Amino acid sequence: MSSVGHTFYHLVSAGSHGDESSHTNFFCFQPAKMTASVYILLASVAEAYAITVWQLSEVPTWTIYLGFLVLNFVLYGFYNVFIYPELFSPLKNIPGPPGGRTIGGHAKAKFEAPKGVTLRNWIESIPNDGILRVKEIFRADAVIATSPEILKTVLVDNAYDYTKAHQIKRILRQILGDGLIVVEGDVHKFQRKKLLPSFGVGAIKDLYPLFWDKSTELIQRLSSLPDSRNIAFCEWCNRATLDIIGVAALGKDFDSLGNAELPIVKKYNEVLHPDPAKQIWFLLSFLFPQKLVAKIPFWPLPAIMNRLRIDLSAFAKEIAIERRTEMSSGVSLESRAEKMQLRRADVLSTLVRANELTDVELADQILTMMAAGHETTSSTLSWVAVLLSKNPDIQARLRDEIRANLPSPNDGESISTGDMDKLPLLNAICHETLRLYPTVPFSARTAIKPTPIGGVVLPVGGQVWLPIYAINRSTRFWGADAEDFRPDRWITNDSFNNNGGAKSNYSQLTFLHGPRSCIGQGFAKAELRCLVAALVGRFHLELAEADAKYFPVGMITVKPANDALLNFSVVEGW
Ligand code: HEM
Repeated sequence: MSSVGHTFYHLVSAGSHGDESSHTNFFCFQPAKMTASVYILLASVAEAYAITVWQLSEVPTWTIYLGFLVLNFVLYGFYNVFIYPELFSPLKNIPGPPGGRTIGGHAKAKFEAPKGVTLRNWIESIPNDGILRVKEIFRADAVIATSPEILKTVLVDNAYDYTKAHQIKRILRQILGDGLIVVEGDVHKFQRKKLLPSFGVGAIKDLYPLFWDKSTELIQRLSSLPDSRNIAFCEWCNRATLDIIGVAALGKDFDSLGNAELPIVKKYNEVLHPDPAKQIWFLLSFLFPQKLVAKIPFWPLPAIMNRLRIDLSAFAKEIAIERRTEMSSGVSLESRAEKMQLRRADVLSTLVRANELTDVELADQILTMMAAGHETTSSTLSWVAVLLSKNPDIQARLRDEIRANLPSPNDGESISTGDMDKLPLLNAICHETLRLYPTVPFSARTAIKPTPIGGVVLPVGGQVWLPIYAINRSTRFWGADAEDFRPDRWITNDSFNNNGGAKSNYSQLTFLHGPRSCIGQGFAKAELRCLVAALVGRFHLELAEADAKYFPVGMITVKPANDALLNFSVVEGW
């Protein structure tokens, strides 16, 4: 498809793949709900006309019309919120948690911190056959997927019968642009196909020298700090992972490890740092259109967030245009590639070379890769450090394993995927952390057509909640010690077992599954094991504050509160 054709397609399908809903969330004005609104308008005109023709009232016609309009909207809202869910919803016989009788339904459970505790209690305590009925805001239709079979139908078998929840996309778009995470349907299939080769096993293998270089730089910079106590580790994790994604995805070394004052680092910090004001902004943006939130008087945050969005988009567009110009400047790509090994393989260059995306579309992919590709792994790295600080015995065992098998970063030798595969405890610790602290603890899908699920048909607009954190910690899949940090569950006969002892893949939802699963999961795991190996090989880590201060915070992605304040001390001998 040509760029123009693709863009046109994108526009058209953005409408047709929109998040239509019929019964759901009456008060949220989306295109398909216009149908109901048009009926209401027509009915109001007809009723007003009848009254006027039959001369039943002397009030002016427009007043009668307005009166009927308001009345019909109120009746329709009342029907949707109070009558339909109890009497007509196809989900009415599915078991579900008590409550949900107010206009907020059960939606509060999605916003609690840490996300998933209530969902986990429901999943474990209410007998069900793979789905639980919950009520969304305005008591709209929703279910929680609770069994591997149902998760498979939603994430794999019928993946394209759903879109992501439109409220979440509205917020994600602010940070990620219209990249792979946000697009739907055929546009998604097209973009994913273009991006997949850059995330294959071979491509990741080639990135190990980069991962190790940046891991080495991280520990060197931490070693040279004048005071190695009370380090805000989250910030260091962000800088290391931003540098890695910069080179791997954009062929650009931001060198944020060397320069904390870099504008791009500051902008991402501002956008992604979880604080109470931002959580309120998130909640309001979830419930109301962005334009409305932007108009809240005496509150500068929406304007600041908008400014950051514009700046990040401009930055991404500049990179896209610069790369396209550079690659079409007449210099042979092959000779250029020979000179710049990594740039040849970076995601952006691959996309530019394919020549199927416009500059705006390229900029959207850049925004997506940069944000999705650094914040997520960064958060997991900080959780690994916190968990190992709380478990010094496991930390010491890991240090022994690393030192026995990997060259010291001082030696300047690089490492390979084969070196890392030999370290069962390292892999086990990374997987156990990803299980216990999934960076994205919750996601949801909206049905775009009537879709069978667990013996019922979910109507258009019905939501499926994907309780990532809750499933990852469910005793049903992980046994009585599901909530414990026990890396050894991932080791059998001294080898990494790849499943943590769980019977199904769907017991671990950290990257989700199917065609909309995380495209960067191989990348993230490889990067993580390099960073953890260098860090724990070199330092002894301990919490700088009381244990209770390290809890998950954040709205869409979560990280340790308190910026994961840690103390580092060099352990000599490696
Ligand atoms: C520990 C690290 C990571 C975690 C926990 C994570 C988690 C996830 C999850 C849960 C999704 C699905 C979201 C949904 O459907 O609601 C996702 C999608 C995605 N992730 Fe990741 N991610 C990580 C790292 C990365 C990295 C390193 C990259 C890029 C280099 C990346 C790029 C993406 C993209 C592009 C998608 C959208 C895929 C699609 O819809 O086809 N992620 N990620």
